[in-house]
Amino acid sequence: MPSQPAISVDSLTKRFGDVHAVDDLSFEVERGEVFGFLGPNGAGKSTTINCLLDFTRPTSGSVSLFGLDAVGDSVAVRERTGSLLEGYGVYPSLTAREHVEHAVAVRDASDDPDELLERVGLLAAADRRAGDFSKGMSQRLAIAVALVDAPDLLILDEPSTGLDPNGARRLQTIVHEEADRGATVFFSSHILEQVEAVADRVGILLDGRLATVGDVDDLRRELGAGTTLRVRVSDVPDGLLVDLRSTPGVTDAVREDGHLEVACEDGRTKLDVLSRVDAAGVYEDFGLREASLGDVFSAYTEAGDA
Ligand SMILES: Nc1ncnc2c1ncn2[C@@H]1O[C@H](COP(=O)(O)OP(=O)(O)OP(=O)(O)O)[C@@H](O)[C@H]1O
Repeated sequence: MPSQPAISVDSLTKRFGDVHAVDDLSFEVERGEVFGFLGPNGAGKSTTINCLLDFTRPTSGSVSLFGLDAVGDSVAVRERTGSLLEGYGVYPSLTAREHVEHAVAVRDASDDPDELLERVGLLAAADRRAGDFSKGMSQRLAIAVALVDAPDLLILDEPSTGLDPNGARRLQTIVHEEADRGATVFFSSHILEQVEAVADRVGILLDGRLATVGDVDDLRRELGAGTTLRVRVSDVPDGLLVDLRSTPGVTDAVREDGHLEVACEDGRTKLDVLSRVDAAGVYEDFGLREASLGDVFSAYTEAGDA
């Protein structure tokens, strides 16, 4: 029998009142895969993750992990999953080591707390009260706790929040190490560069829907330098083109039929553009196109048109 995917999301919808936080979302993550879940603020990443871990119940649709139902089998799911959620709160009076010791005891695991603290670069602060930690130190501690008991699946919501460059590098190493031992890693971010550095595949979430999902190398090529973003929009509100043209990394933005053609210097800029179009409430779809000499020409000649 083929093994079940690590994560299977099937027509997941979650509404909060009038807000469609997640809208008919479907995708799968294979075992052993590192999957980057990318999207701007408010796209629905945390809501999806909360549904994976049964902290939020779907309005409709379903989620299963290793073939286990996220709602009905949530205890079994959590036993196999290490997670780092947004807004992880520390116990102010406990030391870093005590946090990890507690997690090891709760999971009935045999990890050496100091080894985990060493991996996240927090060993020197092992005996300090977590209440005195900086944001980045708390984040490192949360990562150490997520690693307890070598989980089959790591779910990390914006794990690089607050990390300095050294911490971000350590995180990348940890993700590689976890994948090497066979774990599945699912992590969200709103920063393309952080995702593409470690992910095998990436899904881009916009407005609760997957705008695209695919191999990170393909996406990197598509989003790489020299391509033009073609965004289908329902309307072009006043000021949007001006806003896009003043976005750092955008070399030109023009309107063409029901589309915006936006020339961008790099992948980060493209994500920024999608996010701005989305924020204007007119995003429908996007595609990418190699820039031709003609594009370059029209970019220069049409730059004054709105
Ligand atoms: N408990 C809630 N009650 C009402 N609305 C909510 C709730 N949780 C999320 N939302 C809304 O759902 C949408 C998606 O939010 P979500 O936190 O999932 O996005 P996100 O992609 O994780 O964003 P960020 O990168 O800012 O964390 C937003 O419009 C948010 O305001």
